[in-house]
Amino acid sequence: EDASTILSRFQQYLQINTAQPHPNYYEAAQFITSQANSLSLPSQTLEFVEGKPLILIKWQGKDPTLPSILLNSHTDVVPSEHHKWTHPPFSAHLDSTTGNIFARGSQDMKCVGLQYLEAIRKLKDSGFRPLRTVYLSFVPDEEIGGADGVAKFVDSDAFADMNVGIVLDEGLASPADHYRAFYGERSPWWLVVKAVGAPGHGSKLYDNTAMENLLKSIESIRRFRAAQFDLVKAGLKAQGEVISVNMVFLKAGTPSPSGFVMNMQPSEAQAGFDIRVPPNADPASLERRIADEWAPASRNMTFEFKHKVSVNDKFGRPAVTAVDSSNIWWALLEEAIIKANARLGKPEIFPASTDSRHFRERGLPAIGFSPMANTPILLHDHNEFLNKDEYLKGIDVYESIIKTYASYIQHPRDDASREEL
Ligand SMILES: CSCC[C@H](NC=O)C(=O)O
Ligand SMILES: [Zn+2]
Ligand SMILES: [Zn+2]
Repeated sequence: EDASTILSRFQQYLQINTAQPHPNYYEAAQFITSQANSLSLPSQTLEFVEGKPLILIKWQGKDPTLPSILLNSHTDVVPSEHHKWTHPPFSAHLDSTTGNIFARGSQDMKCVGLQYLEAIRKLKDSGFRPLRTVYLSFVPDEEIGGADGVAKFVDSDAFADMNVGIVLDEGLASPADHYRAFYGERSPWWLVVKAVGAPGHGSKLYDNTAMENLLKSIESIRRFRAAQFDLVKAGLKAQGEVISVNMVFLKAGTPSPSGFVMNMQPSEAQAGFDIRVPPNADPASLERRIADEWAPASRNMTFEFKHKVSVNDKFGRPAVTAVDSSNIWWALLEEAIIKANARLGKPEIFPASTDSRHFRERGLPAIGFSPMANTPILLHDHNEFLNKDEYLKGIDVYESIIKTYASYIQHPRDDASREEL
């Protein structure tokens, strides 16, 4: 098959508008199902929540009793500010000089979903038959936390029947010429701090205003943020290894027809923060810091979590996937990537959140990996793109990974140790 046929399938998928908050999931489902049909692979649509289909494709292995391989990708993408893009985000425009394909989802993560399918197409054409069963899941709602997607999937009978041994899911682009892989991720804590205080004339200096109370918190939070960021700037820690805190909204003031009343000090003020907590951090100490320094009751402050993911799995251990000799899937991934003439960097903590955490929380190993080297990190950014040659190279890499994973004959002892979980 020529490259343009392969690329046009990628472009077709990118052209389906699956942007939150109103993704066109059925069109995506139809497209994925048609791809499965063209590969003669059985697929089913699981609709745990109406309007949110999950497509499950199965490539039956010669020994279906062995734990299976799950290749996961999400079908939704984040919204775009269309007018700020050089090419419309659902045009999938291919720049003829650079070979860059511009689209929302080109990196995050429609590339990976279709690369899995293209790799299987090549493996099938070459006559390869998997020993282990390989599943592909195309899931909804990752961008909004996956509660109606992967979270329901992992709790289902269908999932239990799959006997999954290893999950591959999304990673990040790499500006360098090696790929990146992720064995854990930070937990999102979305915090709102609220201050109340005495209202009064805008001309009066007095203590305990809501604004002053909130600003003291913001100052304290910024000192903490700077200290964490300094560790990154000094090269001592990676982004995924520190606690990040970013202010994402500010809300206060007395509205007026022309904006805000300028001579009134409001009695309430609040600010929102996106906090990300690494798996090795001490959540109790951060909670104390929030209660004692960032929103102390003594300063008329309260706080509320809009969203708070536990740092630990259901066994109380940090939900990370082993990347040492105890996890054969890590060694096999490295091996398969080298076989494909590519390189993999040191395993990292994913700075944001993905569907992988739902698998890891249940004790399943999950590795975040998106084969995009020499590529600027543009997920959720304007002008998200992926170069066509990187995309095509990624297909070869998955061909190698799937072949290596699906051929692996697991030692029975490893099966036993997995069962203990
Ligand atoms: C709380 S679920 C949010 C999930 C989202 N994932 C990708 O960007 C994130 O903000 O990391
Ligand atoms: Zn993603
Ligand atoms: Zn995303």
